[in-house]
Amino acid sequence: MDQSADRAWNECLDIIRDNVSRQSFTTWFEPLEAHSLEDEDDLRKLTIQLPSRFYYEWIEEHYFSLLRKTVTRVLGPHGRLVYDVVIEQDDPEDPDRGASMQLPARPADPESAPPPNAPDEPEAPPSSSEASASSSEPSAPAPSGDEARPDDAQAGAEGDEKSAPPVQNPFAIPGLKNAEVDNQLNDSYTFDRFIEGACNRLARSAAHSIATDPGETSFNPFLVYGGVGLGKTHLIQAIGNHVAARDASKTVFYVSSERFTTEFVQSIQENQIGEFSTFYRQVDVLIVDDVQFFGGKEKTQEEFFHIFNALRQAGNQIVLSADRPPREIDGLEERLLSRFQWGLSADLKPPGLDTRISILRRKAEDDGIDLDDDVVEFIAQSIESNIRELEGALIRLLAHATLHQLDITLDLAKEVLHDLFQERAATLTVDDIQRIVCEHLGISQEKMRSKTRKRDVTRARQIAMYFTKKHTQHSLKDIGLHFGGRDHSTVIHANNAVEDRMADDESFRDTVDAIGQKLERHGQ
Ligand SMILES: Nc1ncnc2c1ncn2[C@@H]1O[C@H](COP(=O)(O)OP(=O)(O)OP(=O)(O)O)[C@@H](O)[C@H]1O
Repeated sequence: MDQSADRAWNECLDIIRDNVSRQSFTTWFEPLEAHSLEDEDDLRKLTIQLPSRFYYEWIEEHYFSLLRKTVTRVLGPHGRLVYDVVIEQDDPEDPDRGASMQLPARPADPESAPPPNAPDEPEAPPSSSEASASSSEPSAPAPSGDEARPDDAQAGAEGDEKSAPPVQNPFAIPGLKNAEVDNQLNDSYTFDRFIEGACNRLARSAAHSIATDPGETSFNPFLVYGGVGLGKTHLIQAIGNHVAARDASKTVFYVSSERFTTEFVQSIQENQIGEFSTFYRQVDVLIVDDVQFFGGKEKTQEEFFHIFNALRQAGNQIVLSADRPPREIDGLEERLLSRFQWGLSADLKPPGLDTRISILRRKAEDDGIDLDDDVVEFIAQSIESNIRELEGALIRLLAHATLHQLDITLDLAKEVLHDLFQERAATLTVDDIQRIVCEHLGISQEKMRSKTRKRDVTRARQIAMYFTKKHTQHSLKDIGLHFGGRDHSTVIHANNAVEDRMADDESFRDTVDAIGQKLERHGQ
């Protein structure tokens, strides 16, 4: 073993650990080992071993820029990462089977300076990664894309390039026409890959009409809202991909509200606000993700308000997403809120079992994996309210099977998901659950733990017990003690009462789902 390689790779791992979710780290990075560290010409080459092509493709697709920045930080500007990929023994198609191959990581993208801090905009630039990169102190590489989110627990669907920090304002390139700008869409987010179910039917069908006739329907703006990982980004990007594929003359542009804000701040600092406004006013289909981040950012809202009006007047299509209904977005100006409500707002609900099964089957099919029905059903039954997590579980299972060269069986699925749930359970405490349930239902934690049997308090207590049983490892007896010294039969009763009422009462189910989503955001 090459000790210098080991040391360098361990340093890389320390940085990576801080920039990806725990689950991603355990799945994709922890098992990797360094092979060698060599100086060649001007380069310092760190070779790491990857267990399969599948690993190589996944890592390259999802963590390319994170790895590049990490290696540059550890080895300096001449550092390069090389992958030593073990070719699967049992792939008869592969002429190199049983061997290993060396692949350099992709060449680096040109970097440009990050935006300095905004002196006169009240809100801080949203990307902490940029702030740290602009410091002269050595700093961790920029967490980017989904990895930047602390609540991102999936091992599968994250992409560190999805919303990478802006390297250059597209509008600031002299002579560049909107049509020549990269539309920032992920081309795998298509209607074809978006599985339809009762949970998303209205939103999907409206999205499809808009994609066929952008700007021509009464759904303008079109706002899709819903909880974490339910397909908002996928659906709004599917509109963009559909338009772009049908009519190359149309400018489609996807931007997250965070990136819009950063570029707005940057354009003020660089005296390019005119170019910024002109660019956005000429987009035929403007797609803005996660508009809840506009909340409290007055200047950005004002700029977006004017862009919105100009686009709407010109008959251009505006597509938005948010993690909650627009009226629940804090700090949104009334005039912008009313505009967000002009067209159609459609929500995405957590998918039912059949839809979850269809999604898993489709993902497995796309990856060329043949999965037994019992495995698919087991995963679909275990993960109820977040499609990203559903995908993450599947990917984790595939990665585990590849790494240890095992067949994918029901037992293996149980083992891998058990680990996953244990990791998650470790992050949510009874106190977290009680607090989140109480906040959502507007009662105090003292009341929840008290002896009172008032109906609203009893209901909140039962919901909190239900989630405590679901998300933690506490025994029934232990859970009862956390709720004012009740016994285990009360916990069983609470759990059954919640399940029964969820089956009969749609509005109660929506409340429990909404709390479940909040817990997921916290627990990831
Ligand atoms: N109906 C669906 N059919 C197939 N895949 C889906 C569907 N809905 C979501 N997905 C997949 O689930 C993952 C998460 O979806 P997406 O990122 O669009 O969720 P989101 O609601 O935007 O999440 P967030 O709230 O974190 O922004 C993606 O990989 C997406 O392709």
